[in-house]
Amino acid sequence: MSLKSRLQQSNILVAPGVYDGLTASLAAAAGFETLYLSGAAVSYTRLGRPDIGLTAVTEMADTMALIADRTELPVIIDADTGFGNALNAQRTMRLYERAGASALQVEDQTYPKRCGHLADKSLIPADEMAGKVRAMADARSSEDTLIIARTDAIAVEGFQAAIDRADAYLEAGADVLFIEAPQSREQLTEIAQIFAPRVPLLANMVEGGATPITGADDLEEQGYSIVIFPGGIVRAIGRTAVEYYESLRQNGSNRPFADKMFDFNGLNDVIGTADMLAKGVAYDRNDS
Ligand SMILES: C[C@](O)(C(=O)O)[C@H](CC(=O)O)C(=O)O
Repeated sequence: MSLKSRLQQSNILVAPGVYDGLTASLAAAAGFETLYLSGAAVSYTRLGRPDIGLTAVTEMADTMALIADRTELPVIIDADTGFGNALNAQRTMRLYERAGASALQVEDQTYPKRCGHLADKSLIPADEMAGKVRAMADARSSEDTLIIARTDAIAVEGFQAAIDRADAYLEAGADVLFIEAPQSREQLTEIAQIFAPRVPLLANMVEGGATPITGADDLEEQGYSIVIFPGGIVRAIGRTAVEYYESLRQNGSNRPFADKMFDFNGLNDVIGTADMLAKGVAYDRNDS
């Protein structure tokens, strides 16, 4: 089912963060319907760097293509600022669409951007961002490719400015609104009261970020249509990696960590090695 059709349903869509073929396939196997290709997660993992606009559009598009090769699930992809002005955003739309994205999330920060939960963000004028949304809509090859307009205004210009900006982006043709980093439950609720009757709304749950962690059921009741958990997988894997390397360095052996990790067969099971090898053999014999 396309993401656009899925958003017609009233139950909330929970989209976990992924950043490569492995995380995409594991999230798909866990039963999620849609994935969120997080710019933060790509920066954390491929670059080993913070989410401050260092990642290139081509690195994101390559990652999108790898994920589309590994799973058929719809993917919402982080387009950051569109990687420049309206013309850059159009190119981003074309590259991401060709790589297999179902929805692009674009935000109104200046370039280079920073994670919505970091301090000292700055914004482009609302009109310029509205133009960027229109430019992306003009560049898409399919109306099924959704534009998720994000405003980072709460921390910069205040709550009311964020509402006004979101209104302008909706007017410009956004399919989904994402008001980044509400600072309280009251703000989360007010956003839903204002926008949920008119447009699908996305909520972002960042462990330790500016927004109180709220579960999917609760957000659904408030009227949200999508909730993303973008960088959580890197925080989970990152912590395990720290413990694994520490244990290996201290012990000079992988045995002490063995019960906290897959062994050779365990990992092959989750990535489907046996099935894939069997398919290859069948093709070799030409009896598939
Ligand atoms: C949604 C987000 O843009 C992302 O890159 O995934 C980040 C999330 C994060 O940094 O954990 C954000 O700016 O909220």
